[in-house]
Amino acid sequence: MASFQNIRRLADGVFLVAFEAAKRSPVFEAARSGEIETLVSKSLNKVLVSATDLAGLTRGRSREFSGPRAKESVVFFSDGPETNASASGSVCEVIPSAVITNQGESLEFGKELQESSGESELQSSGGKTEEQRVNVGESRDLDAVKEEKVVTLGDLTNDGASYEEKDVNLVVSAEKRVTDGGCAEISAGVAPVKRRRPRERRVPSTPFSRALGFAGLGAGLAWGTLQESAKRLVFGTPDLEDKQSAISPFLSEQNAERLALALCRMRGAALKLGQMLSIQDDSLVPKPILAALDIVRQGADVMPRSQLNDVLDSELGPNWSSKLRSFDYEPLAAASIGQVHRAVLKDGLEVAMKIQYPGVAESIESDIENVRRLLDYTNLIPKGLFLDRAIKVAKEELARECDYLLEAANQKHFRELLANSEGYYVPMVIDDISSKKVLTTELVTGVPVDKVALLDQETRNYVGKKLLELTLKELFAFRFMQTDPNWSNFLYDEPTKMINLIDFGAAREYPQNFVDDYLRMVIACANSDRDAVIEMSRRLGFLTGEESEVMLDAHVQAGFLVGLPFSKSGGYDFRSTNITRSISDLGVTMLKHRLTPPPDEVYSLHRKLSGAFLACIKLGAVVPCRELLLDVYRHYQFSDESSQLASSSL
Ligand SMILES: Nc1ncnc2c1ncn2[C@@H]1O[C@H](COP(=O)(O)OP(=O)(O)OP(=O)(O)O)[C@@H](O)[C@H]1O
Repeated sequence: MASFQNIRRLADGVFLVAFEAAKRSPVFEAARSGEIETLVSKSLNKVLVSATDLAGLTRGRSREFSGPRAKESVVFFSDGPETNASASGSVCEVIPSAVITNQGESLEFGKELQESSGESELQSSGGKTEEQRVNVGESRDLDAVKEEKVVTLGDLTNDGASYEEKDVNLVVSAEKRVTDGGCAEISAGVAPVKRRRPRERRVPSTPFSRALGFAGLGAGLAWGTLQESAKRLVFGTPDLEDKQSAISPFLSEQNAERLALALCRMRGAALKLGQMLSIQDDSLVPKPILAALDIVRQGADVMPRSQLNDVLDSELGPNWSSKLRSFDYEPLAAASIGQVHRAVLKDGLEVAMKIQYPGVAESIESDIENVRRLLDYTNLIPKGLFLDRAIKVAKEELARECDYLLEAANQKHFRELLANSEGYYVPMVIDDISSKKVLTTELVTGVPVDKVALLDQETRNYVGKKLLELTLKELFAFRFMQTDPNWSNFLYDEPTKMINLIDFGAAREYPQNFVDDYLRMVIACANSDRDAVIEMSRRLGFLTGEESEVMLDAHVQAGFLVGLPFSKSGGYDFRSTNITRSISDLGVTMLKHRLTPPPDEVYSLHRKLSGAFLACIKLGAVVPCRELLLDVYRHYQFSDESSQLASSSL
């Protein structure tokens, strides 16, 4: 019965999304004013392709290839008169694409990933010459490689799922270490990870095509739920470890993958939300969704060359290539709101050019509303999250992230702030090849945090310590914080022991009085001081003062749990407890009894703080948290006299 209710709810959701899309669409406006022919000829094809594609009802193949995929990707520009690579094609030389690393994964575009033991590399995403890149598979500087094998969804689920098995392009990857003698061995007990080969697809760039994408996704999810419900009727509910998945046929593995692939195609705000969720642990997000979001975290689909050139031409002018020696059309990474390409400046400096997908900045509002509608109708979000406030904050943050000029300013500011801090490096911004939708920065090397987890304990402890130290510094020393804890925003460069920092789109300042009280609260949590936690929580706006004892207890316990790593000197072992799981258990009570949403500053701050903790947990690091906090505290200047409040208890 519950299954049928879920299906009905989904069907309602799909209808609503489609209805909204129709209401807002300029194309339908045109139709209303009589331009039916234009409507049909211009839209029908795209509509059908997008909707069925996103619904997972048609084959997930690239639709924009005009012929066989070109293998050439690096375009060299002449030093002579200004050239325009996109329009005139005045290209000096074209070389075949090398194996390109993308956030630690080796991707050879236009070719299926094969059994590739040793070919793929935990090599960083930057800083190599062309010759070096070609040889990237041979280098072993991080003593670890990945083994990848193409599999179909059927292989993975082993249930003969009908969902376009061969076209999903997922590969299973098992972590593999190189032993001292140079022989590789697969780590025992490492669960296979689904990987996805990027597809080249146009970004749906008009509000109509985007809204339609969501409607298509809704239809696909409804279909998936129907299939799962039917399966459960016949074979019974599977005995699943994950409680939520056992209850809801919506949370099937197929639906989760459908969601992930649609987000990769849509890109923009919806994908960003998915990426944010993907770094949570399974105590907060149902397991199948988390597994699918892990695919999302690996990167989006790739926009085709024509769409890319349109953005470059309109943002930098048709002569943009005159400032470059070369430009690599194969992206280094396809992120949520932009695609990153390697290029070389005239003076030989290697740079990363982040190029924003067209239409995503303009569609933040509608994308998030569409996601909200899907969430509402699938009933996935528990009541009490004060979603409206969270959504308002997310919209504002995303709008800021789409302004690359703002990101450039943030990056330069961080570069100054961290200039004298050992162990961190912020790449330079290249102003004259940057604009609101193109950001060019110095290319840096390193492996993301989740890959550092494969390195030795000493390195993991070091990186964990540096990450936490940076987080505390940002909040309590700079009062200016990069609030996106995505693991690939911290690239650890083993030879120099540097953490290269990228992605400053989400950065914000915190007011002095907020930071004063927040520091007092952290210290109260570290010292398990109940009264001070409650007092500071009221001052910060977490509590109204009218809360029930149950709520106060849950709130204080959650605070103590967060304070646990800071409670004792001598290093906290993040392998010892699962803080996030314990907090999420308390969260259930807090959701029920919470009287007020958290203050606006807190959404991004807590995302960053929990990201830092999750990174340390992922690394299994032992970090001297209390010492780091005390060091920050010793140097802290409170703006008012009540600083004694905290200092007395230290
Ligand atoms: N300066 C750089 N040097 C090396 N690699 C870079 C650089 N800038 C970006 N990259 C690569 O591109 C990826 C995406 O870049 P970035 O995080 O800035 O984009 P984004 O749109 O903000 O992404 P996200 O979706 O992660 O928020 C990075 O994870 C990294 O692999």
